[in-house]
Amino acid sequence: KKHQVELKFCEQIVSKLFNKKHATFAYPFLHPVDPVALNIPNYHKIIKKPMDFTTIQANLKSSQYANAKEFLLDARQVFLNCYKFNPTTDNVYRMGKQTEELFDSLWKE
Ligand SMILES: Cc1ccc(Nc2c(-c3ccc(O)cc3)nc3c(C)cccn23)cc1
Repeated sequence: KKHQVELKFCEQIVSKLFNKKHATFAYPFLHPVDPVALNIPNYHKIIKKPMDFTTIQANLKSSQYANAKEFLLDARQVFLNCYKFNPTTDNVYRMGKQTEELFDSLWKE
């Protein structure tokens, strides 16, 4: 029961990330990275565990996470992938930081 309540909170956080008002910086993390569309054929050589918030949302809806901790691991993976792949000078790196900040504020809310 306790896990159901905390996982409901997780679902609410993820749906807030999809809110239009955050779209300008959150969009690269809302859907699976498409290496063909982005012309980054080496992506899956560098990133061994691709993750995004559409996948996380689907995992939540299909009860793939036993608890919030497991959810948090996948959410952190989105940002780790971003910082591993994108150069610190790249816009998307900065967008990752902005999205992570938003995520942390929603998590601590
Ligand atoms: C040549 C090049 C360089 C950087 C990127 N990064 C990037 C990423 C990305 C997101 C998460 C992630 O773990 C890795 C990459 N998403 C984008 C988008 C949506 C538009 C433009 C660039 N984007 C794309 C192409």
